[in-house]
Amino acid sequence: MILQTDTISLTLQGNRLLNDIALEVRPGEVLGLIGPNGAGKSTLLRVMAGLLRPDTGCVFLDGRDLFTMPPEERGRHLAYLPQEAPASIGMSVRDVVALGRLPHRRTASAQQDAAAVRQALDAVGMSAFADRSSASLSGGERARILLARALAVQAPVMLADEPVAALDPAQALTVMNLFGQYAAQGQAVAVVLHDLALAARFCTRIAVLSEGRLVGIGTPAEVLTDALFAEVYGVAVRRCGEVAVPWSLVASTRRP
Ligand SMILES: Nc1ncnc2c1ncn2[C@@H]1O[C@H](COP(=O)(O)OP(=O)(O)OP(=O)(O)O)[C@@H](O)[C@H]1O
Repeated sequence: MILQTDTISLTLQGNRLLNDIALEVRPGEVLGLIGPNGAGKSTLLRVMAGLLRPDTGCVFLDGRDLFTMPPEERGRHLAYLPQEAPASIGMSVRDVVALGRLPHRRTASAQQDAAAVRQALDAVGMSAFADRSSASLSGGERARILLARALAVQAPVMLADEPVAALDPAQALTVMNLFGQYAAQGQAVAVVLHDLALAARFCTRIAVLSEGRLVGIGTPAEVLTDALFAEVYGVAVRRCGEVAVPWSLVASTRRP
């Protein structure tokens, strides 16, 4: 399935958070969403997930308006992994992951649900934690369980908001590899990342947001230029091999 935003704009409490953003997430690709803190990445992802309605513009899933689709159907097509989720007090890890099956409650058997939860836990290496209380997890473990919940949806489109922010390098690689495999199976993935080395390594294309606007989109090589680091992030980089390492702040009119 292809997910498209058609020049969407959104103002909340007098703040223009998104400004005429048109992009698409295609089957088989991992689209990275990058940009400084407060650029609008999470807001955009929530609009793409159908959780926030834009003031103008539409979001289309295979040409259908996302906001006229029955919520359960939308939930089967789109898996959304939030940046943060409230602790699920009293729920086991398995039960938290099973929440991902809610959109399927009228369409899937108990066996299909159980198999999807098992596979998702296995994919994130958390099967041994299935009976643990979700409240007892470390930050990184909780992040992997949230990812498992999103994987359990088995949706053709995955929208993930900073899924590796709490993870060590090995876990981060594992998760990004999972998204790569997901895309290789023909699913469409959009992922918000601050780690630009991971974005360069795993994203097919990268979209750059700054102050609510889409200021660049293309392959990692096209987008992750020294000019981008200076103009969008206000940092100068040094190149260590192929990796750009943020090195120093540059004078900018945009940053405080
Ligand atoms: N409900 C709201 N009302 C008003 N402003 C909001 C609301 N939600 C978010 N914002 C503001 O919108 C801007 C974009 O927020 P958003 O969370 O989308 O940024 P982000 O790019 O994901 O940032 P980060 O990298 O820090 O997670 C921020 O300045 C934020 O304070």
